[in-house]
Amino acid sequence: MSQQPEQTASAAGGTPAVRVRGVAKRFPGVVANHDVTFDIEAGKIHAIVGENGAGKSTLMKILYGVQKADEGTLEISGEEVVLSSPADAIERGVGMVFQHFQLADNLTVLENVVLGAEKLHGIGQAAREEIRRISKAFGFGLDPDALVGTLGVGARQRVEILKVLFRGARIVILDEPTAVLVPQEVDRLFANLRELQRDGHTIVFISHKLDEVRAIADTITVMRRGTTVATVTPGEVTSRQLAELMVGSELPSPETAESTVTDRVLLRLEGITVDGPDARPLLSDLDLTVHAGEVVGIAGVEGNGQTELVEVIVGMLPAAQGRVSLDGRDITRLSVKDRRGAGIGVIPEDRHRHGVLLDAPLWENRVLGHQGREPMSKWGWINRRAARRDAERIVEEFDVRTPGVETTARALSGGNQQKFIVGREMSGNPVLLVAAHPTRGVDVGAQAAIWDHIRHARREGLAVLLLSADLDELIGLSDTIKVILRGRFVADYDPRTVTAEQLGSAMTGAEEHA
Ligand SMILES: Nc1ncnc2c1ncn2[C@@H]1O[C@H](COP(=O)(O)OP(=O)(O)OP(=O)(O)O)[C@@H](O)[C@H]1O
Repeated sequence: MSQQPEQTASAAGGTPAVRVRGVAKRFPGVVANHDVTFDIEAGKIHAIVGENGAGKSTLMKILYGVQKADEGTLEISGEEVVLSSPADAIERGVGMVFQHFQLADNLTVLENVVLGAEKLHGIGQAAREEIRRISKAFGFGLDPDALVGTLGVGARQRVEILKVLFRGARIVILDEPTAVLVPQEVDRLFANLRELQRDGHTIVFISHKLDEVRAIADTITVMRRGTTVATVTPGEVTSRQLAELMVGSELPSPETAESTVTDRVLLRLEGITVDGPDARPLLSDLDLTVHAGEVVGIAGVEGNGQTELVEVIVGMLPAAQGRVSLDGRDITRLSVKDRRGAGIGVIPEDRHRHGVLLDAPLWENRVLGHQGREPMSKWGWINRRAARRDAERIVEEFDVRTPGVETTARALSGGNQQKFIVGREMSGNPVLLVAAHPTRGVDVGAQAAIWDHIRHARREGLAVLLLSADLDELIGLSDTIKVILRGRFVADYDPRTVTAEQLGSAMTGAEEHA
């Protein structure tokens, strides 16, 4: 195990694809990167791991010209560069695929890929041929004329990768590429990445899934508190040792949970149907019960009705038919606010849209969605002191890494924002917690903490509806798992016996019934 990253490159010889020396980046009150020194060998798959807020995204943004380093140097293929924009990075052969896809559904693969790069190939036959060539060379299986809106998550991601290859990227950076994929798609992505590698591309990717990292990466760089602390090969470390390098101490062992399911039904959906823009309903005749002390997990490929399911429960989307009851009370016609008041807590899927006000300080975010509830407010007035105090409690209890509660949400890393929302939604004694991807983008330490909080909630007699793309998380936390496909529940599984592969098959419709 090398604590001095320089050794990796010299041992391998050759000019590294990327050489980072002494890079530092500061934001007001925060050192996001300091003394970052490591090499990315050409033609290798190189993973970057680290806790939330360790500085991974900042470093990748520096490599892609989105952020500029305050100190240090960057070399690409042996040449020192200063990247002032993504266009600069692309010119140097560096491409980046973000976690949130930036594709237009109503355009074709060809149009999406060419958009903004028309100068390179035009938008005609030559571009179509080039896309076919790239798609074939790396096993992407993409039809240039397919409408992006008709593609699944895995295929969309391949369009994003194709986009950067089309622009000539030889170094491809991926930000948590597997977070949204089912296991079968992860396998396919890895096969694609290996093809890219065979062709001489260098792949750099951030991930929180340490088993996957060990399966695919040639080299792993660990970041901790803004700096690179080790560069290792998968053979040298177990996932646990890797996690311990990330946090700098030993991790507690996960506990196994006894069943706490009671007879009391806290959430009941009866015949819920939500109409879609075309003839096909978004949700179709859904029945669901969640008891006090029970975690019901929902597995599904993104876009099969999960978002609508959450929205119908929290009151953001009206059902065309059917009934929603909370603890025996019909809440179908209640507003979002009244449903919150009745005891629904929500960890939203899209935290930027529904979870946080990015430019507001954390203490104001503490009040968000909880206005009108004590102790934060009394007789319509926001009690700032109480909000600050409670925000501080959440920061402490949920280990949110921030200089303080006056800091804006924007200045927190993604995982730390998520921890703050989880803390907020667990406050105020909800009877039902709807958790959509509660640990998406959070590191292993924070993940373990959030899992503990969900288990604790369950022990306390809450009903928990858990939606997650992380099948191990669903299996580890749920009392029962339902698979949603095209707006219907198509199978129920016992998490004690089901495998991630079985769930994956049911989710893609390969196996419609359990
Ligand atoms: N634009 C910004 N303004 C202020 N602070 C920032 C900004 N971007 C990042 N930071 C801070 O820099 C530190 C590193 O954040 P970064 O997003 O790089 O971490 P990360 O390792 O990618 O985390 P995660 O796994 O949670 O995405 C964090 O403390 C974060 O709060």
